[in-house]
Amino acid sequence: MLTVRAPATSANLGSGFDVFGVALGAPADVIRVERAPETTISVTGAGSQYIPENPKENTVGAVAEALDAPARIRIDKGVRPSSGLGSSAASAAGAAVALNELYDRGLTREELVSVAAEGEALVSGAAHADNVAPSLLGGFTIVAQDGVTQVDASVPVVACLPETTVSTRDARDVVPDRATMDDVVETVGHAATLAVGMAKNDPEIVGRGMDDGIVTPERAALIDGYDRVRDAALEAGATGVTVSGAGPGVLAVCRGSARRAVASAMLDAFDSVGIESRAYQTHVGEGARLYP
Ligand SMILES: Nc1ncnc2c1ncn2[C@@H]1O[C@H](COP(=O)(O)OP(=O)(O)OP(=O)(O)O)[C@@H](O)[C@H]1O
Ligand SMILES: N[C@@H](CCO)C(=O)O
Repeated sequence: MLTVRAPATSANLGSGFDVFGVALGAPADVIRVERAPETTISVTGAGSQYIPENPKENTVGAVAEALDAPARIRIDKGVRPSSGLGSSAASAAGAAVALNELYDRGLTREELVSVAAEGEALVSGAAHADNVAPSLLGGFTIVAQDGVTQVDASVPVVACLPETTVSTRDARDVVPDRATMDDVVETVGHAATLAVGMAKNDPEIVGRGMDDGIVTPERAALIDGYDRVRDAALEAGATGVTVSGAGPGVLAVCRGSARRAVASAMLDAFDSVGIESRAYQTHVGEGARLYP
C-alpha cells in the first residue's frame, strides 16, 4: 500500500484567474492505494458525505483511468469540497502521485499535472490545472498554455472558510466573457507584481498584486459577508485579500506576525453576518508527499 498527503491549494490569487495557484501548508487530503483488478473508492473525512464513491464521478477515478492504473483507493478528506481550497484537485493530485508510483509509470510531477487535471474536467467542466499544479509541485505555480512554471515560496497566509458552499461549476457561470482594455492592463500589472512578490517571498509585494477588477467582483457577490471579511482582514494587517479559488473561502496574505490577528478578524467578520467559519493560519507550502 502507498500513502500520499496532497495539500489544499488556493487558485487565482485575484489577478491570476485560471493561471496562478499556491500550495497551502494545511489542510490536506491523504490518499492510500493498493493494486486491484478494478478501481474502487472509499471516502472519509471532511465533507465526505457530499463526495461520490463511484469512480466515474470522483476525480481520483478519472486519474486511475488516465493512468490505466486500477486500484483500491481510500481518500481521507482534510480539504472540504466546494470551499475554494481545491478539494477535488487535492484528491486528484494525491492519486496521480500514488498511482504513478504504484504502477511504476515513471511520469514526472510536471507530466502528472495534465493527468490530474482530467479529474478537474470531470467535476467543473473545464480541465483547469491551477489547483492540481501547486498540489503536485508545491509553492507558487503559473499555469500557461505552454507549460507550468513553479517557484518555491513560504509566504504566510490565512484561508478562512465559511460554512456555506459555492460549486466551481456555478462560480464559472458568473465569469464575464469580456473585459475592457483598461481592466486588462491593470490586471496584468497586478499579476506581474504578484509573481515578483512570490519570487522574492515578500508578502507586501504579493499583497499589492492581488487586486483584480474583472472576475473577483463577480465571484465576491456570491459570498455573503465578503466585503466585511476583506475590510476586517486588511484592517488587521493583511497585505492583500481575495476570493480563494471559486470561493466561498477567502484568502489573506500577511506578515507572519499579523497572521493570528488577521484570522481572528476574518472569523469575527463572518460571525457578524451570522455565518460560522474556520480559519487556517498557514503559509505557502510543499507539494504532494509520498510516504513509504
Ligand atoms: N475526490 C474528490 N474530492 C472532493 N470533491 C470531489 C471529489 N470527486 C468528486 N468531487 C466533487 O467535486 C465537487 C467539488 O469540487 P469543486 O471544484 O466544486 O470544489 P473544490 O475543489 O473544493 O474547490 P475550488 O476548485 O473552488 O478550489 C463536489 O461536487 C464533489 O462531490
Ligand atoms: N481557476 C478556477 C479554480 C477553481 O478552484 C476557477 O476560479 O474557476
